Amino acid sequence: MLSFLLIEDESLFAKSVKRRLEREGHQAKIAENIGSGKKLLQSESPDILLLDVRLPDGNGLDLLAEIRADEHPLQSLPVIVMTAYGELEDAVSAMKFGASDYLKKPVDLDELMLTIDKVVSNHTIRRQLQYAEQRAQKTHQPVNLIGSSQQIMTIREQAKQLSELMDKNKDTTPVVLISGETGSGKGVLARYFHQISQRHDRPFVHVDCAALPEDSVEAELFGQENIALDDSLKARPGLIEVAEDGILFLDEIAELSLSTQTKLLNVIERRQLRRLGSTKEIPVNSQVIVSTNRDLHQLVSMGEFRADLYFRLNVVEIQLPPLRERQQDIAELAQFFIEQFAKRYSVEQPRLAYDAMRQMQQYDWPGNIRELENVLERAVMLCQQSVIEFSDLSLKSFATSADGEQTLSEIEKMTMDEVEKYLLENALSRSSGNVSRAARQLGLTRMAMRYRMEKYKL
Ligand SMILES: Nc1ncnc2c1ncn2[C@@H]1O[C@H](COP(=O)(O)OP(=O)(O)OP(=O)(O)O)[C@@H](O)[C@H]1O
Repeated sequence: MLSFLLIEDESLFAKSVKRRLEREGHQAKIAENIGSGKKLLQSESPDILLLDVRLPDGNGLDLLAEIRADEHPLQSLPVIVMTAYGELEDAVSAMKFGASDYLKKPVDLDELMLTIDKVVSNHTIRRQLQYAEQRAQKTHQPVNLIGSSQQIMTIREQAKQLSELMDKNKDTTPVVLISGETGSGKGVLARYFHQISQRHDRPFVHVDCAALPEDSVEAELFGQENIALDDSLKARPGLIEVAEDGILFLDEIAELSLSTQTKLLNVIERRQLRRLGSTKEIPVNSQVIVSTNRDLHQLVSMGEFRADLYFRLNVVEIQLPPLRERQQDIAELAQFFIEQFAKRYSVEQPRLAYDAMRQMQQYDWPGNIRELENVLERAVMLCQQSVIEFSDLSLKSFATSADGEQTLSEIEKMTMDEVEKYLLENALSRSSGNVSRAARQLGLTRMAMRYRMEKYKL
């Protein structure tokens, strides 16, 4: 759910936008002029501003310019400007002043929803990037790669060896491929590399390839030059460039289209990139780490992943084993999460009952460490008398869970719709609400996933 502020004086139109947004599950407030809009901006802190240009007490573009000014607290607020029909100049000015997008009036509400989707995903990427940059600067926040199973000790050793090699041969080191099931800790391992490498004071840029907006993947990755004559599309660096000589972590690499894979291979091989619309070569000095939870070899045979890129990535592969194959780590991880959540929610640190621990060891953890983390967060909040019992854990997998037979028989009594809803909820909970990730787990496209989520009002 997002909160919107609509600054618009045509009250019928404003109300119809508000109704549509609310029907989509969002909240919306209306201001009829700039003065009251400014007050609501302050008191409501909306996620997105929908801004008309011609308003009774002034021009919406002046407000936009004010918001985008340096040090304005709402400087990065996504703003969609609605310009009057035929006023091309307004549209151009809106983009110049830093609007996230613009729509011409009369506004088609379906188009408005599509524009909002686009703006939200672009904004999320920028925020991810800012977050990655901030995180990169906070060198004092260590990554905890918990686990003392033989598998994790070997992986730590391999990471150390590789990292030393990378530090010595900055221009020639191959890409590191981290493979493993969803939630098994690929992102954590990538950050661990950053932490132990000499590049630790350079950026760590985490790019979730599945979350890149489909229509601007390449601009996001490779950047773009000023390609519009009217200056409406500003030049900007891509995420690869932002990683400079730090670490570029391309998460879920298999989600890139074949044509983007071709361009990426080119960048990796030549260690040079060209922004879209530019002929200038920019050197790429970052260490590239990629991850996948798919079988790349199989994807190559199905024609969904480029063989040449696969061979490039296949040189140094680290496979993270699923949690069920390193049961020795469960107790240590559980302790770590319980401590962390007890601190976060300011509750007395609970202990794990023997039976709960035993069932956790037997459980198959399809969502791996992320699922363990989610299960324990809930248990820490809801357990009684500082003891986490088995019943506090709500372990959901039915295929091989301890009471699998009973759960299966429950499923047999469900309708198709109920089973579908159950699977969607389960996948969303395992992926902590990340729709792209949940879609991948279920073998659905994001579009198909969204359609089903709407169908079941999830
Ligand atoms: N060894 C570990 N020690 C502590 N926490 C871990 C460890 N591995 C994973 N986690 C935690 O588990 C969660 C999932 O980890 P992460 O995002 O790295 O998994 P992933 O394999 O990259 O998942 P996905 O494929 O879905 O992107 C994170 O919250 C992370 O902090």
